[in-house]
Amino acid sequence: MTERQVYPELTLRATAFSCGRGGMVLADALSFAVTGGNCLLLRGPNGTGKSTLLLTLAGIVAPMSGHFALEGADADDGPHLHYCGHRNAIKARLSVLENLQLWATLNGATGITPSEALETVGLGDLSMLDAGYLSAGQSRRLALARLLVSERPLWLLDEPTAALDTEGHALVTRLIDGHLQRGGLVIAATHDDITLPHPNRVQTLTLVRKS
Ligand SMILES: Nc1ncnc2c1ncn2[C@@H]1O[C@H](COP(=O)(O)OP(=O)(O)OP(=O)(O)O)[C@@H](O)[C@H]1O
Repeated sequence: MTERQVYPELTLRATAFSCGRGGMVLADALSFAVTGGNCLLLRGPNGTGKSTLLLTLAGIVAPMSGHFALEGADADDGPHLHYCGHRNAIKARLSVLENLQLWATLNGATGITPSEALETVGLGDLSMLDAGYLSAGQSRRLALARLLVSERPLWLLDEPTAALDTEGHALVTRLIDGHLQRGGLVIAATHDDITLPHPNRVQTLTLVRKS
């Protein structure tokens, strides 16, 4: 199915950009550009800074030098990104549906409905369950459903396939591909193979261990 473009023309551009933790440079002098409809996969061994790079692009960690910007974005449109980290940010005492309703309220109910999002990620039958009872893979699916209830053009995904089964991997591929078809941008750190239907829309940035 071809989706319609819903986002304006955007480019995430990083120039001579370095990031790190605790005063230690992890990724140095990076320059890259990701335009709408395209995906950047971050690869590299454990501890090379993939999560740190995502946290920096999310505005949670300050860059060490250089700069990056989402060109074409209108500040009046509000936040432009979703950050989906290692932790699923789930409220255990709320139901699965209430978790998504909460996020739709906080981030804006601009996407599909929480019920539709749960169906999409395969959790439709569990919507009334306390989210604390979800399995690891089900929790990951709930975290991914958050991407769908609020439209934001830039998705920053840290190990989106973590804990997911084979069908879950296919789900991540579908979600990313659908987002790209709508003109969105995706930057994803992964140790898994994420094979998108349009390889020409995928760039890879491999981080290396500093000696
Ligand atoms: N707050 C911190 N202070 C100091 N060092 C930190 C801090 N947070 C992370 N680090 C270190 O930064 C390095 C990079 O961590 P990061 O999580 O970005 O790597 P990664 O490439 O995502 O790894 P993985 O593949 O294991 O997920 C690691 O050596 C880690 O110990």
